[in-house]
Amino acid sequence: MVQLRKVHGSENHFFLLDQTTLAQKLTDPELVALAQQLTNPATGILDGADGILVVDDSEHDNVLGQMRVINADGSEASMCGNGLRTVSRYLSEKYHTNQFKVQTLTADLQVSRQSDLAAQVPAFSVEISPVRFNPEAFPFQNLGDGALIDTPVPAFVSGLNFTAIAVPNPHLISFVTEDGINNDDLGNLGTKLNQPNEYFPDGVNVSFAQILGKNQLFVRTFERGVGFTNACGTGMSATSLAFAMTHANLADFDQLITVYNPGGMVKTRVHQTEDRYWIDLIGNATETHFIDVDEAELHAANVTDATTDVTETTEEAAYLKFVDSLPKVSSIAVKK
Ligand SMILES: N[C@@H](CCC[C@H](N)C(=O)O)C(=O)O
Repeated sequence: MVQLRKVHGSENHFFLLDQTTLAQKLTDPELVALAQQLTNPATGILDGADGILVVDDSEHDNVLGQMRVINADGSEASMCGNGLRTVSRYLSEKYHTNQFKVQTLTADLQVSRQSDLAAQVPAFSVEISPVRFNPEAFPFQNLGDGALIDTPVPAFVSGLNFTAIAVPNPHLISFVTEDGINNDDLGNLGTKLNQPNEYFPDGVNVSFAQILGKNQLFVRTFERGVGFTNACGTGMSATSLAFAMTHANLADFDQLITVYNPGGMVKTRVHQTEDRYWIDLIGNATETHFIDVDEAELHAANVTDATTDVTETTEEAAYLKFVDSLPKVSSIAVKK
């Protein structure tokens, strides 16, 4: 028997698999098949998830472990902010340390345990970087000659300005009114840019943000490889950077920004030095279920109610109590 965990950051749900606990690690095709089977509510368990987080050892010096992110559709993401918080918690408890680095696809990132957000709501801060604006980093095309920053793109949505930031996974951001958060524009644009299209050949995560006040945002994201999500950590981080870059009177570098999302709330802090930007993403790292399963079922992508033994923790009730204590800033319902 091996143990999977169901985890979430701001209700952005994942299954966490530690390859080091297996007799034989899953191959890449097996990971793709497992992500597609397990995260699909119709074929998997526990209402599915937005992806799987694959933990492994790192061969890099001074790095505690490695995280890979497989989206629900089987595509691999270079980064996942909400997922990295839960992987940080897992590694922190496995190795009994509170501050360390985690290897991701393109960078070794600094993470640290923070004060709990509330009773039984553990929190971690994770570094979101490297930050890129050049079209090759996404890639994107047919959107002018260089970076896309606070620019009208009528072909996307008329009347809105867009900013493209890779952190390093690709994000497209627009600041909108409350109606813009609620209407069909985000779903339509996210769907269009994540099918074969002339702008983002590898797809893009699309976030619409409503400015609530000084250093305060509400962010809703349509994720590449997933669709609407309760929260996207890298999306909220990229949006916070776009906020500080394009609304200097309303957002501060190096200060905490509160980012509400359909699944709860995180804090971000955006930094700029002469040669780089980076963002701290701070939020919950919640473990909702432990799932015992035979290793053979993982290799066969056959993780079902019949092949698993599931134990629920008490952390979701604690998290929902924490969310209940937050100001109600949006009517967008949490996706189950
Ligand atoms: N939800 C994640 C981002 C996951 C990856 C994304 N779908 C992509 O393909 O880039 C987050 O919390 O950052």
